[in-house]
Amino acid sequence: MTQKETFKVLEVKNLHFSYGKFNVLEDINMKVMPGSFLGLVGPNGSGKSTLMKLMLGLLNPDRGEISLFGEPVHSFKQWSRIGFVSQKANSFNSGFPATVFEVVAMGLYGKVGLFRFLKKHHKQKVKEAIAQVGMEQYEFHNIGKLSGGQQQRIFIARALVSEPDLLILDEPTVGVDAQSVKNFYDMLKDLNVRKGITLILVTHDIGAMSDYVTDVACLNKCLHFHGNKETFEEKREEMMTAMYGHDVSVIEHNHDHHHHDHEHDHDDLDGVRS
Ligand SMILES: Nc1ncnc2c1ncn2[C@@H]1O[C@H](COP(=O)(O)OP(=O)(O)OP(=O)(O)O)[C@@H](O)[C@H]1O
Repeated sequence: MTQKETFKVLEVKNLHFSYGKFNVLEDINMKVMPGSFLGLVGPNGSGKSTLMKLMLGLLNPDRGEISLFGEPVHSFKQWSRIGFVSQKANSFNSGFPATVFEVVAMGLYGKVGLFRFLKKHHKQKVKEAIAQVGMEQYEFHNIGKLSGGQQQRIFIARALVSEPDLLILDEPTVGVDAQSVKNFYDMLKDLNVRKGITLILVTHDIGAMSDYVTDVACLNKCLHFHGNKETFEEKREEMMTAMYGHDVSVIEHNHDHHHHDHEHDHDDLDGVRS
């Protein structure tokens, strides 16, 4: 590990991005330090997913630089250090024929190939990852029979099995009920504090996440705010007005997700970059 790597997990400098002529991100500057828990918030269409794709090297910036663990993203190769859970993760339908254990083991494919050839210590890693998200008793349950919140935990476990240093979560609580959301955030906080995993949580649900994060970035094409949670709390009203307009109650966004609930596509099996 180099000096640089211990310094910043992610750095974004003067980043600009557009889809054709449509400007989506303007002059974004961001730093994510090891052990931090960043909430990246912004309204629908503010560019959150686009920024995430840029961070993961899935899109190329028009201008600017992105580095992961001190390495420019275009030459970065240690993808097992990064776990990614997308918003479509909780979309297995009830007939999907895989157990919790099998789904989590998929997180090791990049390392070991087919899970039926998993060695004992790999099986142990799968079990540990399942335990980390508090789902031990569901190991041999069918994934499709679990609730949205439980499925989402399993996807986190799948991302954790390769022991990432950075975990990026895109709207992980879409379609999850309020109590489960709280439990879910408690679990994330625990991973952050006890395991030292750096977290980036992308959400438009600013209300629930702000109790848990250490840092906040508010995005709406440009970054309206990027700093620690305490400073964010002081400027909260101002930020909300700048990003969402005067009449919008932030709480309302919590319950605005139902249109996502019925997606049943399974393409997210490829969602973790290996
Ligand atoms: N492939 C694409 N081609 C053209 N425009 C796109 C494409 N993907 C997204 N956009 C547009 O770019 C803008 C930013 O989209 P993006 O998905 O990054 O926002 P977001 O903050 O993640 O939104 P949401 O919270 O709704 O997921 C939106 O106006 C969107 O319509």
